[in-house]
Amino acid sequence: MATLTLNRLCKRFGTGAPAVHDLSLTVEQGRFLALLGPSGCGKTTVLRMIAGFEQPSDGSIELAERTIANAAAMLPPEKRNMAMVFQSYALWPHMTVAENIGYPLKVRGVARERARKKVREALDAVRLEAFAERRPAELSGGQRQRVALARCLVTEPDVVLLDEPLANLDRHLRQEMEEAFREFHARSGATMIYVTHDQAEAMALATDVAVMAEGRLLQMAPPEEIYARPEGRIVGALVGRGAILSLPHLPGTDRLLDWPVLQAAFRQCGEGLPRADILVRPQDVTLDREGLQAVVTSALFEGERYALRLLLGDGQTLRAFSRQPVREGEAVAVVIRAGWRL
Ligand SMILES: Nc1ncnc2c1ncn2[C@@H]1O[C@H](COP(=O)(O)OP(=O)(O)OP(=O)(O)O)[C@@H](O)[C@H]1O
Repeated sequence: MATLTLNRLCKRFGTGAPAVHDLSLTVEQGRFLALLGPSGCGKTTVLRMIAGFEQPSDGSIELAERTIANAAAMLPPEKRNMAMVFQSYALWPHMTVAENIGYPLKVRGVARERARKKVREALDAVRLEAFAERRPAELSGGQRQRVALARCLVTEPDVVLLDEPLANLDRHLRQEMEEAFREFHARSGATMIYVTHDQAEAMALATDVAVMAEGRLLQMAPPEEIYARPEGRIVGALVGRGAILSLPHLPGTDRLLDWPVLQAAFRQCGEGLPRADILVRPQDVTLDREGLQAVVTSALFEGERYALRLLLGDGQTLRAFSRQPVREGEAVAVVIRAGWRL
């Protein structure tokens, strides 16, 4: 089993804060890991160290229980049996689709008939059989990305590294390509590591999500788990899709807070108690006369519902959904059915 392990990995480029700091994680063979985090948090640097384009300043990278990189030595990229897919596709413009896909096999000296068969299989896997003789300039962005994926597939890599591969595509194409990535993952059985700053993309694709900020790993868990139990304000803000309230921390309470507990916390707001960050998702906020007073600051009609932004009496904001029409500036009352202490 080609388990990939990052062991207390660090990367310093110069005198500033390290780009990656003391990062440890394990990816089992065949998993699909999304590295999620804001711009500049070190995601690409982690990917480039795994690929072999950067050397760790400290710590080590192990693949199948063999150290492939540490501060003293590293295996060159071409010896790692990994493949990297870039945002820019990196296709050869003068080669046809089939030639692009077959190129890594040519470099490796694979016999022509065998290479041809593998190229055909890869074309089939990404549904581009009809485009084999075209050149990259004659393809759409999504098709080019599929060529880049197929070129990966022919080399049967243990690990596929993807650096924001959908960043240049429009929303419609992104969805289509998410399908293609899932299929590609299922077919190839390769371990995939996918860098993105888009939480919806990370959740939709990955079997595990690792959230990074300022060079550190904050939390790693399957999408459902990280959505249900985010750890801390940064992860909550990145994966939460909700509002974060600051409320008095009532001792002894669970992390999942219901309305009576939240109501009690609101009542004690003025008492100078230590505060906690509480993630509140819009689907847990309902308009209810018994609730807190709020003013609608924006109401966006989304077709099946209105997405509301609300201003509470103490100046904090909440998000909510409503099936009933609600106008900007309207006074409402809301009950928060559930909150999660970050
Ligand atoms: N070759 C380099 N030399 C110096 N600093 C670098 C180098 N590469 C990256 N950095 C710095 O390391 C930090 C992390 O960069 P990195 O590209 O890994 O972030 P990222 O999370 O991938 O960001 P983005 O989503 O914007 O691509 C940044 O502060 C960046 O400026």
